[in-house]
Amino acid sequence: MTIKVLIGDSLAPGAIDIFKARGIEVDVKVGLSQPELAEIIGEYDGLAVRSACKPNADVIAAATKLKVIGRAGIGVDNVDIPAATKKGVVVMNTPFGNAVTTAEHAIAMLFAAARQIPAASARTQNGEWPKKDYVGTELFSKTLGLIGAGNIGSLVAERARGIKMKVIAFDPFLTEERAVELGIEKVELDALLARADAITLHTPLTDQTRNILSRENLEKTKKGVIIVNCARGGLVDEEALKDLLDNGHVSAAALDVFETEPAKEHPLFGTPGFIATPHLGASTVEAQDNVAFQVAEQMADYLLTGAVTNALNMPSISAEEAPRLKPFAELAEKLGEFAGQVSTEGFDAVEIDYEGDVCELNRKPLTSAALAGILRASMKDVNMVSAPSILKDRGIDLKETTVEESATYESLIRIKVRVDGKWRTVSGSIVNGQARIVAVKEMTLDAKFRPFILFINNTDKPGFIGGLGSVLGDAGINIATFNLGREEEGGDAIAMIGIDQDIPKETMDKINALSQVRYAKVLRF
Ligand SMILES: NC(=O)c1ccc[n+]([C@@H]2O[C@H](COP(=O)([O-])OP(=O)(O)OC[C@H]3O[C@@H](n4cnc5c(N)ncnc54)[C@H](O)[C@@H]3O)[C@@H](O)[C@H]2O)c1
Ligand SMILES: O=C(O)[C@H](O)COP(=O)(O)O
Repeated sequence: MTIKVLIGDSLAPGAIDIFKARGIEVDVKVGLSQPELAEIIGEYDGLAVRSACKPNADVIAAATKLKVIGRAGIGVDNVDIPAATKKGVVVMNTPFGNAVTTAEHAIAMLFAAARQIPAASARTQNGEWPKKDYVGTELFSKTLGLIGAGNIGSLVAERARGIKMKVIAFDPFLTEERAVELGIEKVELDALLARADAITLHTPLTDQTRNILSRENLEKTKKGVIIVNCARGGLVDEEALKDLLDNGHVSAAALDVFETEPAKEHPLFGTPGFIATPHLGASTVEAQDNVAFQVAEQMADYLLTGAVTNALNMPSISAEEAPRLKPFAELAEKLGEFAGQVSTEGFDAVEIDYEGDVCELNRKPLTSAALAGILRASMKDVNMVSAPSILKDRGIDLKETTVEESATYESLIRIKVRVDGKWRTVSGSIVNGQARIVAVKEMTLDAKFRPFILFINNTDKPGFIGGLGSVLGDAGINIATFNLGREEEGGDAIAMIGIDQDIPKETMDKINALSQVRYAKVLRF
C-alpha cells in the first residue's frame, strides 16, 4: 500500500529525498489555507510542517488516514495537539536541530540592540554619517536575565558567559545543580526584572508564560534595559513595549516573533531603538537541513516501522525496540479488546500486570495498546495515541504492576477491568510466536485469537458440549477451535469456541437458553 506524505511548509529539499529513498510518496504544497488543507489532507498518512502551516481541529477532523504530523522545528503551537491526540495522530518535533542557530540569533539581536546596528547601517548607507547618534552599551560585565533556561536558554547562557556577561535565569524547572553546571544564577522573576541589564526570552508560549513581560513586569525592569524575544510572540506585551521604548525606560528591543504573524504592519515598526526580524531564529542552512532531515527520518521511521521519536503525545519507541515490542503490543491490544468486549456495561478501573521477560521492555506503548483495545469496544476511532488521554478524560483509574518472574510463561500480560466493583480478568502470552489467551478469570486454557470467538462462561455440568454442538450444527456454524477451562469439577467454567462466522441472534438466544450457560457472547478480533 502506498504511503503518502504532504510537506505543507518550506522545508529543506533534502526531506523530499529522504521520504522518497524510503519508498514514501511526497507532495509539496506550501501556503495552503486551513480549508484548502482540510480538503486534501484525507489523502495523506503524514504531514510535515514548520510554523506557517497550521493543522487545526478542522484539518485534523478531515484527516482520515493521517498517522503523524512532523514539525521541522521546536514550537508546536501551530498544531492542535489535543485534536491530533483524540484522532490518534502522533505529533513529533525536532527539539534540538535549530537550537544553536536560534541561540545565535538571540545573541545577534542582543548585540544589534546594544549597538543599534540596523538603524546605524541604514542611515550610513543613506549618506549620513550619524556617529554621535549611536553611542551604544557595552555588554561586558552586564547582567543578562534569561526567562527560560532550557535548550536554547542554556546555549544563550554559554555564549553570553563567553562575552563575560553575568547570567541570571528565571525558570521554575531549572534545578540548582543545572544552574551551577551552566555557571548561572537561578532567581525569581521579580529579582530578574530588578537586576537584568538585558532580558532574553526562551520559553514556549503557554498559559503560564503568556504576557510574562506584561506592562506591569516591564515597568519593574531597570531603566535602560534591552529586551530580546526570539521565542514566541505573546510573551511580551507589545503595546507596553512600544510605550516604554517611547519614554526611554527600555533602551532597545529586538523581536523575532510577534503575537500576530506575519507582522506586516505593527505599531512598533519605526520606533527608535526597535529591531525586527521576520521569525528568522531558525533560519540558517545548517538548522534547516538538521530539522528537515530529522523530521523526515522520524516520520518515515514511524510510518514504516512504528518507531516513535520526539513525540509530544505518545511514548518513545526506538527503532531497535519497535520489532521486539510489536508482538507484545498486538497481544496487549487483543487482550484489551477481549476485556473491553466483556465489559460493555461500563468500567471504572483498569489494571495491567506484566510478568516475566516483558517487564524488561518499554511498557508504556504496551499499556497504550491495551487501553486502545479496551476502549475499542465502546468507541470506533481509538488507537495507542488517543487511548491514554481518553481513559484519563473519562476518569478511569489505571494501575500497572510488574512481576519479574512468571510462573509458567516467559512473559505474561494480564488485563483486569472493574465492572460494578468486580474484576473481569484475561491473561495472554506469546506461544510459538503467536498471541494466545492463556487464562480467563483464574481458569487456564490455551486459545488462539480468531476473527470470531464465541466466549461462554458456564457451569461445568454434563451435556453442555453436546447441547452447544447441536445448536451450532443446526445453525450451520462451523467450529474451528474449541478450548475449555474450569475452576474445579462441577464449578465455574469457560469455553472459547473459534468459529468461522458470526452467530445470528436467534442462535445466540438458543445458546443462552442452555441450562449450563451463564454468559455467552461472540467476540470479534
Ligand atoms: N524564533 C525562532 O525561530 C525559534 C526557533 C526555535 C525555538 N523557538 C522557540 O523557543 C522556545 C524555547 O525553545 P527551547 O528549545 O529552549 O525549549 P525548551 O523546552 O528546551 O526550554 C523551554 C524552557 O522554558 C521553561 N519554562 C516553561 N515554563 C516557564 C515559565 N512559566 N517561566 C519560565 N520558564 C519556563 C522550561 O522549564 C524550559 O526550561 C520555544 O517556544 C520555541 O518555539 C523559536
Ligand atoms: O519553534 C521553532 O522551531 C521556530 O519557531 C522556527 O519556526 P520556523 O520553522 O517557522 O522557522
